[in-house]
Amino acid sequence: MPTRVKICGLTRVQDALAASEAGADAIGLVFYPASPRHVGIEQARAILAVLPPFVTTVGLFVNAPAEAVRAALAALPLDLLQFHGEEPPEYCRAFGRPYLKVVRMRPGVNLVEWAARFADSRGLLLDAFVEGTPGGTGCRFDWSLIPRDLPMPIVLSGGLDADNVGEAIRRVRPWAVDVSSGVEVAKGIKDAAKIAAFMQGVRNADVRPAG
Ligand SMILES: O=C(O)c1ccccc1N[C@@H]1O[C@H](COP(=O)(O)O)[C@@H](O)[C@H]1O
Repeated sequence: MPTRVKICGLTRVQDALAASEAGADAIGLVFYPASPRHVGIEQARAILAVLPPFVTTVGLFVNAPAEAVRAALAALPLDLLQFHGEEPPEYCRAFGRPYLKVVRMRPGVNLVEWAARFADSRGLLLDAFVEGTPGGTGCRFDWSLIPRDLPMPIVLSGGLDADNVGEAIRRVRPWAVDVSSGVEVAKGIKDAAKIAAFMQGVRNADVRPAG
């Protein structure tokens, strides 16, 4: 199976075009007001409007009031929700949409328990735990914390870039990889060449998997 790719934290129409032209499977929009990559509804609408068919659109929220999630869903064609905070399962499933639950990885995290607790999620997105910052940090975590036999798709995230994504795929064998900082020239400003290099790194790993 080819490794799916999500490019997250887009704030500009041209970056959505660069991601889709490079072959990204999904793009993510950050609806977390404290993020430098935060987008409002109108900005999000403009970005989503240029996407071709079959690119999954993901809305990222961090401990958001339910009303804010509902407002985004009512206004925008979002395919999938990404909950990047401490949202409990009942909250995540209350919107009646497919969702990914984020686990911020550090020693002691039990992913088997997370998978059981969020059994109706479409997968677990694994990001690095950084005190005081919920995500988009550009930090990696120790991939050996991920067990091999989890019962749901894993989206690997946290400090990925064109140079390390091949090793990440060969070691973890995730369903998908997710990148934000690693394809940027500044926070929220993506770079078409970095996106293309990241996609190439994924494709190279897919054709030369570890033995
Ligand atoms: O991008 C942000 O600013 C952000 C804010 C709050 C929660 C998550 C955020 N980003 C997501 O974090 C992961 C890892 O990002 P990175 O590649 O390490 O920069 C990814 O899903 C981002 O979209």
